[in-house]
This record gives sequence, C-alpha cells and structure tokens, in this order.
Amino acid sequence: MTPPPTSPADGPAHDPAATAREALARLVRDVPDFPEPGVLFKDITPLLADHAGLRAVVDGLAAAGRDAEGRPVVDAVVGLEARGFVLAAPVALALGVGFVPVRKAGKLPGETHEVAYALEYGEAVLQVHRDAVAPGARVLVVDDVLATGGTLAAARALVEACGAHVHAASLLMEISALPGRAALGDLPLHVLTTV
Ligand SMILES: O=P(O)(O)OC[C@H]1O[C@H](OP(=O)(O)OP(=O)(O)O)[C@H](O)[C@@H]1O
Ligand SMILES: Nc1ncnc2[nH]cnc12
Repeated sequence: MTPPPTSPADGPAHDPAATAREALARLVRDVPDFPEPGVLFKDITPLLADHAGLRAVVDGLAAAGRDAEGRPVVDAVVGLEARGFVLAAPVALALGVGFVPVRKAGKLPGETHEVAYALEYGEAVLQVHRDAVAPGARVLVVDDVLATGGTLAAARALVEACGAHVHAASLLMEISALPGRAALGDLPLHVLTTV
C-alpha cells in the first residue's frame, strides 16, 4: 500500500488548518477606508462565494466545538449578525446542534437580553432572545472578524445573561494591530488566521 505523503517533496499533505489559512489569504479582500477613513476593511464576500474556501473555513471554525477525538462538546452555536450568521449556521449543522442568532437591536420579536457595545467603526446594541439558550448550556460563538473585541464581549455577556457558558469563540481572523484579544480576558479564542 502507498503511504500517505509526508513532506512537500512527496506532494501536498492534507492539513485542514493550512487549507483554511490559504483560502483566507487568497479570498479575503482588503478594502482601504471602508466604512470610514482609516479602516482597512476585510471583505469576506469572495471567500463566501468560493465553495472550497467556504467548506475549508466552516470545517476550521467547527473544530473549536469538538474534543480531541472529534466529538462535539457544545450544545448550541451562536452567530453574530450579520456576517457571523452565514458562518455559524453551517458550523451548527456540522456539529449537530442548533443555531442561535444574536441580532442588532429591534429585530428579535420576543423577550430579549441586550448589551450596548462599541466596535472598530461605531456603536450599537446587540440582543438575544431570553429563552434562546438553555441555562447551563455550552455555547460556541462564531463570527468573522475580531477587531476591538467589543462585539464578542457583548455576545459573551448575552450568553451569560441566559445562564449559559461560552465554551469558546471561533473566528476567521484576528486583526493583531487591535486590542481584541486583551479585551476578552480568559475567553478561549480559536482563530483561523491572524492579519
Ligand atoms: O471586534 P469588533 O471591533 O467588535 O469588530 C468585529 C465585528 O465587526 C463586524 O461586524 P459589523 O457590526 O460591522 O456587522 P455586519 O456583520 O453586519 O457587517 C464583524 O462582523 C464583527 O462582528
Ligand atoms: N477591519 C474590519 N474589517 C472587517 N470587519 C470588521 N469589523 C471590525 N473591524 C473590521
């Protein structure tokens, strides 16, 4: 039987994390001065439009919700409006659990918890349905970008207001020039790439 490739000289080894990083490097577009001067916007729409790239990053994001043997260890996946929704729903399917939306204020019809927060280019209010996450549940939070950490800190506060626990946050990319990681204290972060 032919052994699997072990070095670049033998051919490309199957490394899911490297595949996701390569997709991000190739398919995320930098847009200077959007949505305001001084912001280098990371546009993920080319990545979302590429089936293999989307597949690679969904698999990479879902890994944060599994144990060392690959078994799911979370009870729900929370996605953050709007880009986080696109990624979190397939991650929830991959892990065999449900999807819970955290939305900008005024969009959810039921009783909500809410948190005001600031992000790299503005301020907003996030909400979650009070009954969306069961008390004691272990949650994976999924989003695209970690910049200042304001959005993710607000999402964590909302999950905790439901009496649930954030197992980890899983993100496509961390902007290392911004202080997001420091703002999140002991929250376990799983990032597919750092820019
Ligand atoms: O770390 P932070 O500084 O909080 O920034 C990160 C957040 O900013 C973007 O969301 P945005 O509110 O622009 O929403 P969108 O997905 O609706 O475009 C991004 O999708 C993250 O959620
Ligand atoms: N620079 C950036 N690019 C894309 N999304 C963001 N959210 C916050 N900062 C961002």
